[in-house]
Amino acid sequence: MHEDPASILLEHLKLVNGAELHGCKIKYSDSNKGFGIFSANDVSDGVLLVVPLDLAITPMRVLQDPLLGPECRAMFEEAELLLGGMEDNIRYLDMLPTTFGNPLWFTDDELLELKGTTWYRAMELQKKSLVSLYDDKLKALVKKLLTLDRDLERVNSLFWTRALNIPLPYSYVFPKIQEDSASDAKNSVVSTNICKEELVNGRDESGCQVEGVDIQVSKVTSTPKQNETVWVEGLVPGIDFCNHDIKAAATWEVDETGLITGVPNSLYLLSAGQPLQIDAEIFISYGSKGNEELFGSKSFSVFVQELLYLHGFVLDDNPDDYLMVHYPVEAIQNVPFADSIAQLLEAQKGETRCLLPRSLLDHGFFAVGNSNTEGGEKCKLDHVCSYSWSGQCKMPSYSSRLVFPETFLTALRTIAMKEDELFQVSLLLEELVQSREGRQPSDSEVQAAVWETCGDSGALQILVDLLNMSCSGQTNSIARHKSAS
Ligand SMILES: C[S@@+](CC[C@H](N)C(=O)[O-])C[C@H]1O[C@@H](n2cnc3c(N)ncnc32)[C@H](O)[C@@H]1O
Repeated sequence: MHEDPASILLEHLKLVNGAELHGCKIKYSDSNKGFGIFSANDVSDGVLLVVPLDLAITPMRVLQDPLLGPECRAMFEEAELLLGGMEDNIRYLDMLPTTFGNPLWFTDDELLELKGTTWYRAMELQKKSLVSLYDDKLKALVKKLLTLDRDLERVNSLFWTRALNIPLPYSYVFPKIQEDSASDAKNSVVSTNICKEELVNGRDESGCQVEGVDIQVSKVTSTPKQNETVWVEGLVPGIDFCNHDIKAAATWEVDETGLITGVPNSLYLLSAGQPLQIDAEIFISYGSKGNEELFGSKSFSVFVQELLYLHGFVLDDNPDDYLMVHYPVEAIQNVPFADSIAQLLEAQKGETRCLLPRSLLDHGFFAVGNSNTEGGEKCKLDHVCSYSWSGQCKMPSYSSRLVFPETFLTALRTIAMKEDELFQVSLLLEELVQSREGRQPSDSEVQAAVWETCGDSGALQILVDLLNMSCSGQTNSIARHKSAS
């Protein structure tokens, strides 16, 4: 393409846009990471790179573009997100990767390995969503701008692998002079609100969808005030060449006044404190992200962004890795007495999946010592709620140390039930109902009857099978493949 892409980019950033490289350079890192930012010389104030915010490609910037603005504004009014490329930035966009490691770019063989997993479904949804976004909203505009095959996928991947969520000063987003023209955009273009939710259904009750599958521009219900910060997602050329590491040596910040960098309204890369070795790569942190795709849900109360799905790479020994252990709901239809099992599951509010920090499983099924992790605490609390049906059955000593949440074990116990156990549980429950004139058992009473009848052995056996599948499973093999390539 170009003889020396890094120096052409630098020239572009410096000459055309006024970026300042103080103590760093952009250089090819390796075939995995592509380009990266490297330390070039000592800087006393720790400021390594300064990029004027005007250079950032944000929704606001697209709206202000004379060529694209009017058409894009119409789309924003319909609350759709768009990444546009302004004339000035065409050169910069040309320098960016043309292929990615995220699932949109998996080969057919890699995809085949994923078939049947939630990953596969996520990917299908994402592709479908991109196609309908294109057909419904972008076709006309894209024809003007994008000419190459797979450009839309590239634009999508470029944005989501490189965008920063930037805390911009209100005065910068809505400068006085443009107050009027910005006011109508103000309520529709402020932050892109993305969350990922249950994939099994594709959409949860709140209407959220998987990241990259459905990108929503959240309407701001209250207008931001003069002294408030407005979070805007955007590409910041230069800073977006920083690769990720959990031990990041640098962070980035906004300098509104110019007191730190000499450039008002700029974004700068700041050394995190320790001296940087000359020629060492300078990493930032993309946040606490696990390797694999995860689906947060209300019940897990977490929304985790993962590296492979979003950024197309994985880290060895990633301390932020979570593991989703999931008994596929479809498989319940194949267990004997599926209808009764399904009824019992509902009656106990059993969960057929759970999300655990991977490190929690370092010592097998049991937490070590007084685990302070969220998962450990949660499972302890859950177990305290368990009790014996007859008062004669003692909770096994391991119960409080199991790392799995009780709602999940409840589901597995139920799924593992055999015919005689089902019969025994229904006898216990019938007795209970009769003894109190027809009042139906509560969920914890059903749980107790199931636990007392079946114990944990069936549930633990299913767990072993699920974990074996998960560890030797399809997503992992893809992750390993990506890590090795
Ligand atoms: C913000 S860009 C960083 C610049 C990029 N390396 C380039 O050549 O343009 C993010 C992308 O860099 C790559 N990347 C970042 N950190 C990485 C890491 N620790 N290991 C492998 N690839 C990484 C991934 O492809 C990711 O999607």
